Amino acid sequence: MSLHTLSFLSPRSLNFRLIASFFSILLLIFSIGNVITIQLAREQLYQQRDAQIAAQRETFRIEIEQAEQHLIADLQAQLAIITKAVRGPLQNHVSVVRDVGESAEAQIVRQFADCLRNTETSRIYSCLKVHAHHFSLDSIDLTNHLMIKTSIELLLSREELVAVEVLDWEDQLFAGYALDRDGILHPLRQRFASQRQILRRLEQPVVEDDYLGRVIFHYHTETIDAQSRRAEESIAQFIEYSDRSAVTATHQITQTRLIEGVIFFVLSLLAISIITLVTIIRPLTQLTRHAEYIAQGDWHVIQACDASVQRRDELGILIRTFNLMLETIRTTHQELKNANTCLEQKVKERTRELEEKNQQLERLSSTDGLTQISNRVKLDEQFREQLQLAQRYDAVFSILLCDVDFFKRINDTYGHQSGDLVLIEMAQLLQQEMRQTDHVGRWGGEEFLVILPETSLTDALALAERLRCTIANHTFPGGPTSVTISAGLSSYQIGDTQETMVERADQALYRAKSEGRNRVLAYS
Ligand SMILES: Nc1nc2c(ncn2[C@@H]2O[C@H](COP(=O)(O)OP(=O)(O)OP(=O)(O)O)[C@@H](O)[C@H]2O)c(=O)[nH]1
Repeated sequence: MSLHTLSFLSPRSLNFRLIASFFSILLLIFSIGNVITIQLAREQLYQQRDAQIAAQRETFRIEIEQAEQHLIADLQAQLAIITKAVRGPLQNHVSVVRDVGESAEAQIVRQFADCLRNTETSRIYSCLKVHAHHFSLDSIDLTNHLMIKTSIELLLSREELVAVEVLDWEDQLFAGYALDRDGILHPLRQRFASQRQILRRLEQPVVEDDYLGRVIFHYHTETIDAQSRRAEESIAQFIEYSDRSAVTATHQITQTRLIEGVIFFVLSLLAISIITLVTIIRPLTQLTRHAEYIAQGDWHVIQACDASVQRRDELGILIRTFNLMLETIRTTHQELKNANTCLEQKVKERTRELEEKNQQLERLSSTDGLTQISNRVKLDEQFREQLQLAQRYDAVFSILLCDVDFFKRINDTYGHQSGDLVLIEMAQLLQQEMRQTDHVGRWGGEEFLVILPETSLTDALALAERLRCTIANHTFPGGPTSVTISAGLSSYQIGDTQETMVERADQALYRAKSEGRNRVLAYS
């Protein structure tokens, strides 16, 4: 994993902050969306519940209304039967009272009415039979009275019905029955006036050419009320159940929304990460890497960043500016490179010239101007080196100090220029005769010094002798035909310095001069 990838994870990185911002916005959107969705779902649930409750209430109301209507219709039908049944007896009763008055017959009727109030039908029947001859009450009337009781008994089987009153034309109780709390039928002795409950009344006039009386039903609606209460309880239970269901449904919706939200959130995060990676992080990473290359001076290995010319955002501007900067750097660098190359060439040229001058200077400083061999300065240096080698390795070396004989005479005879030519020719001869490893130089005036490394005094003597002969036999052009030299030799001895060695060679040279010149002598 590269440092760039790791820096992406750093909380201080721009990428991290961008993703964190997206994350927060997503979380906020998700939370608000979740709350709104759950609230909407909850409201929808409660609306559905209210609609169901209203529908249920309407259903119950219709059912109760229908039950009440059915009860009333039923009671009215029964009332019609009773009314029809009591028509005959009431007619008779009216006739008796009107015709007979409150006489013995009236008492008989009253007695009959009393009998009628009794539940024992046989007694009624026997009472009627006993008093039948007193008034025109035949078996049909008897049947009618029996019908009244039987009908009432039958009708009272209806649980809502509490009492039945048959009133005569004077609103006096003609016959009546009531049910006690145990459902047992009792004849009424007087007009029905129960306080135990609020009762409803249903009455029907009895008419046969004339008003004979009326039949009154006293009934209650407890069954219907109970049905209504049950309906209310049922609705209350439904509300409780629906409330619980709504809570459960809300929880389920919350869970579902939470799971959906998490999935949505993860997918969004993934999408945002990919988009951010492609559109922001990759270009930024490339920019960063390129900037690092530029900082390290390796900008020439990189190309321009992605061709994001189409991007209109800040990053696009940054990339284009970066590419422009890169191009400017390249151009500037190329110009610098060209200038540098030019400069390098100039420096090289100047250096070469300088080196040549230095070499020339060195050559001049170490070369004798006339003879073009080493001068005294160079000879001193070579002498020092040779002395160090001899001291270090205990090596042997010798020096040869030679001087042109009667050189003043040559100058005087042939001129100074001819003398110079003799010196030049002499230097060439010395170089020719000596080995490559020997160091030949002009010591001063017409004196030459030759350093002979790895050469003993004996070998140096032989070498000097051969040189002397060569010079003596050499023909110098434009001047004296014969020139000789005298030479003095010395070899290194332990503790020697340049001065001591030259001193000894000089003494030998002096001796050679003294002994007649054109000779070579070693210091002894
Ligand atoms: N042409 C010329 N003459 C030089 C040069 N250097 C020294 N001389 C002359 O060389 C002469 C040396 O003379 P002396 O020192 O007397 O030695 P000599 O004449 O060679 O006598 P001996 O050495 O004793 O044989 C002097 O006249 C110097 O002027 C030089 O570079 N060129």
